[in-house]
Amino acid sequence: MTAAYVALEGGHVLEGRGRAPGTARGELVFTTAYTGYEESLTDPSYEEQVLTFSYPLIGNYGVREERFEDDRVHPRAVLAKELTDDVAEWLASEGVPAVDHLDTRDVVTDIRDGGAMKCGIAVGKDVTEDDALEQLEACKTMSEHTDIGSQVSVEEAVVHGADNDGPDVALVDCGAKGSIVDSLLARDATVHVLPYDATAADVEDVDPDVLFVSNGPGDPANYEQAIDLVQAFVEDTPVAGICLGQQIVAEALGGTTEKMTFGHRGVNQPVLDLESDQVVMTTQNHGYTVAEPGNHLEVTQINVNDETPEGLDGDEYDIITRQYHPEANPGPEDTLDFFDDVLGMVDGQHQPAVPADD
Ligand SMILES: NC(=O)CC[C@H](N)C(=O)O
Repeated sequence: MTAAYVALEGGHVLEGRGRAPGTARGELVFTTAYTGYEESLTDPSYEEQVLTFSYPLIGNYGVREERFEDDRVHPRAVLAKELTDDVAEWLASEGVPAVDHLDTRDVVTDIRDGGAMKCGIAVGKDVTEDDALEQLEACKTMSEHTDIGSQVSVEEAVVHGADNDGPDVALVDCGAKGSIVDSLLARDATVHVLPYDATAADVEDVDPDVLFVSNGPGDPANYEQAIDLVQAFVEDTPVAGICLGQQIVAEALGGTTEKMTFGHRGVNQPVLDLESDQVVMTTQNHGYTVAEPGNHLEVTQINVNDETPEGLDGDEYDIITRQYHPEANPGPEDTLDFFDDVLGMVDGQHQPAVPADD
């Protein structure tokens, strides 16, 4: 059997079964998603993280490229109770170490108690505990990955749906999931995907109807260029954001973000819309949250479990952002109308948010 060690912050080392060889390090997080492992494993927001699946069997319906969110696996390593051969072979072919036969109930409890933490992984015939501890030693925090956008963004602008008749959307690619682009194309938009460090001049070249900031990995405070872009365009151009995008928009308008203890990762996070008083089920993957929304933004949706902001709307400018993933891959489709609302801003359909009653 291939040896496999997982060294947790604090020095405790777990032993499991090696399913894909290699060494790796990253921030240890968990997802409670019981389906959608292909989408999670190809979600760029997991860059520099080690993903633990709390659901005990991962891979039971195979691996199909049509469900990928990007062209590669993003977590640095994968932990599970049981991985099928299909998934283990896929991870091995991508050079991503994988460990199973772990008691993931313990791993998840450790993360819940201690928060998302650094970890080191070593998997292979001749590896030792020390190899995993060495990886742990070299592990950085997410905030220390100051240019993480460069690892997941397009290098050059790319246009999708050039012949579409709908609005022109400038999508600032901080690690965009493919289904965000697909959701906009399905509504006849032309999507101009721009690098995470695009300048105001790059956006002016597109002359977009909507400036849309994508999801992405790491600390929102490290995306200074995207924050500058929102500040430069928000007065004249409708602005939208998903996940990291919501955090960036809040920072741009004088708000603040903070690290959560272990974040929200799963496919059944309940969100309450404060205006309609309705709850929707959402897919989520984030470790930071908006603490203060900033000027001209109202919190219009909150997480039912912990009341963190899930949706922000502009009270003066046309702005709609969501902390969860309305594109719903994987996950319930309760919130796909977000994309209609975003494109509706172009026709002046956005209703300025009114402050919620306290
Ligand atoms: N999915 C995302 O966009 C994640 C946003 C950010 N990296 C966070 O962890 O909160």
